[in-house]
Amino acid sequence: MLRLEGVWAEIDGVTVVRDASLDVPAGATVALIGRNGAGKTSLLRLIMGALKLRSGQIHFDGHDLADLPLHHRPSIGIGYAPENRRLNGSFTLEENLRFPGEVIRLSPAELSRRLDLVYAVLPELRDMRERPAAGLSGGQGKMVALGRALVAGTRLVLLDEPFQGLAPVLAQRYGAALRGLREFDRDIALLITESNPGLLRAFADEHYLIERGEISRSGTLPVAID
Ligand SMILES: Nc1ncnc2c1ncn2[C@@H]1O[C@H](COP(=O)(O)OP(=O)(O)OP(=O)(O)O)[C@@H](O)[C@H]1O
Repeated sequence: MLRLEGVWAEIDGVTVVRDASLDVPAGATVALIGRNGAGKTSLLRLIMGALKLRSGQIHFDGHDLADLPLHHRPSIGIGYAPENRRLNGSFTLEENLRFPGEVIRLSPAELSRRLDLVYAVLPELRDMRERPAAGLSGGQGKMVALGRALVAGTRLVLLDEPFQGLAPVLAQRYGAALRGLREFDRDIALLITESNPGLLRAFADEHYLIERGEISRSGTLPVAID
């Protein structure tokens, strides 16, 4: 469904992704593990179209992503929760969730169906839906960022170090929500980056390692990368 082939990218003349190839099949949970600075965020930004492809190919469901502007990703079913989630503090929690759906002009019925999925996976968000986003804690904000990615990402959701900075109990809850997603939708694929492989051990189907922008496939998750 998502396939990267021989992808290269640079930032300010420095190569940050080298000859990277990776496959994310429909419905799979794929982990991309690498230490800080390895190139995880750069790879996700390439998929999103926020970082320019120098060479190689990125295909998604028959679309050549190199030709598709950044703002078209949500309309083809790709959702993204960046590492530094940016919620609009003057909107309520639910308005933040609705935002990507409104941008791609979903019908009210479709948007409501997608919000139902988000609230089924993350019921704690329903209870807080009228709260201003500015008052949410960092951990709650991460949950909202996941929910927002699910509103757009009907086919593929990209999560950049989602566990980073979460207290252990919230990290467990976040992991449980990701596993719970499978009860409601088996077709959404997840590509999750992490520096701590232990956090994804319980539920990733496939694992890749990234080091200095180079990706290798790993049969099993390493115990640790440092
Ligand atoms: N805006 C930028 N300008 C210059 N170099 C950058 C920039 N952003 C990232 N880099 C460099 O690109 C490389 C890959 O960074 P990237 O953020 O993709 O790594 P990462 O694995 O996501 O790590 P982290 O978890 O620290 O974000 C690093 O060497 C980093 O220093």
